[in-house]
Amino acid sequence: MSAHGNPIPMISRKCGPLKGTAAVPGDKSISHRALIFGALAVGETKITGLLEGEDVLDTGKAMQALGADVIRHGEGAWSVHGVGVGGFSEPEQVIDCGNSGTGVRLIMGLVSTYDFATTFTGDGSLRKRPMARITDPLAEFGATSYGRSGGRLPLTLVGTATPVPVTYETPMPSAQVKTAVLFAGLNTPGETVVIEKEATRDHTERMLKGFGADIRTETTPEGYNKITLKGQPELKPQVVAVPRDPSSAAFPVCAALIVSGSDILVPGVSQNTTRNGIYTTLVEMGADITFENPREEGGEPVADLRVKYSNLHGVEVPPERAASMIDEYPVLSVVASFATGTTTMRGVKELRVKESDRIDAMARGLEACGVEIEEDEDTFIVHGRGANGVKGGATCATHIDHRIAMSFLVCGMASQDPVAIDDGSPIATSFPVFERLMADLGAEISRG
Ligand SMILES: O=C(O)C1=C[C@@H](OP(=O)(O)O)[C@@H](O)[C@H](O)C1
Ligand SMILES: C=C(OP(=O)(O)O)C(=O)O
Repeated sequence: MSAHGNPIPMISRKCGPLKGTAAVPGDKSISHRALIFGALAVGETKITGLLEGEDVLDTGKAMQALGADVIRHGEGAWSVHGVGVGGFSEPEQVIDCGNSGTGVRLIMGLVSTYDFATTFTGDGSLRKRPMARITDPLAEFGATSYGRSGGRLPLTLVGTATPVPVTYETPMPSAQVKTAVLFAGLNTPGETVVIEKEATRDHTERMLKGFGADIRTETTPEGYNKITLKGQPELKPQVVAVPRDPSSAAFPVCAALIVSGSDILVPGVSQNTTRNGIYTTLVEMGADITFENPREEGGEPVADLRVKYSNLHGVEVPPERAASMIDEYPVLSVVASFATGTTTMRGVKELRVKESDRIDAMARGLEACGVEIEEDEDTFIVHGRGANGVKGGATCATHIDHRIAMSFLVCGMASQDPVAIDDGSPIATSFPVFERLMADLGAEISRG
């Protein structure tokens, strides 16, 4: 497999109690969308708290390549001069989305209803990921795609000059698929409709409304979400304050729960019900988390989390919760290893098509650390070894996957022997300050 960059081997050792405040960076999903909606609005959108991870920076470059002006003013402070819906021009270069499934899939939706061709590529992880889930619905609008076998990158998408509106039921719970269809609908006359059986993160709908689009969500008699978007809106530039990322927050939270004596504060964690499944699950496992100072930040409900080391027990995670915590299963499987009893995660097959096959990556690494695992295509079961029962002492393969890398580093903070990873470089895609933030809390992570 071709690498993401120069590999950075890392090692994490058992540490003393974690203490202090973990102010994690901006939300990745909202950051991608802030740049994209800024590019689609007429005039200047101002953004604060933008996540400056590689994934988001690649989306910024893509918006620039499509004709928007994307400018950095200082840490997290950016502005985008947008070209308006319908105003993109054909990029002169291949769009390289690096490691980012969100970036490539959302941008494919965007360009599919323009009279030009766009070629996409990505790193060794992204080039393995399925794109037919995006190009299939885009074909219904009239776009054509030429990818490698299985619809994989590099892929050229030839947009249509005469898009027709589509009603599309997403075959899997995926905010990326939902959003790609809605983005195709933005430059299409008439109403585009997406039906999703299970709710997925709703940032696209919330932010589109905030930028002035005519979009509404109804519940069908079967209990599904039906999202209707009126095409060709004039989007108005906004001031966007990106809230902190609940998926990044899960790493210090989970670390504090398993490192004896820890007591940390994690400010501004989203309580959006399409994102907070991990916190519900941790509380069910017996986690000592208090949700202080509930309020709204950047249009999202948030709270400050006080998290203390806890005696945890295994739980059954209901499959209908999966979409609201899809990126958090790797670190949950680490926490489950330090709990007593069994944690069963069902309905999780989407984990197999993320940056890596996350069930396989976590299962093999945890087994090497002395944890018993069971799995099938859609199920991941961890037999917990209790607070001090995880041996560690392994070098785990991260497969160009930031969440796998950070999860095993969290594991090493509480296991008997250190846990090493072969490559921590992908951490910079979503959480570039992870090492410093965890060190400030008291973690002992070193390179080499
Ligand atoms: O829309 C988004 O911003 C995202 C959607 C999720 O992917 P899927 O839609 O493929 O589940 C998630 O895993 C990803 O990190 C971000
Ligand atoms: C799945 C993830 O991201 P993406 O699909 O954007 O690569 C993630 O961040 O865990």
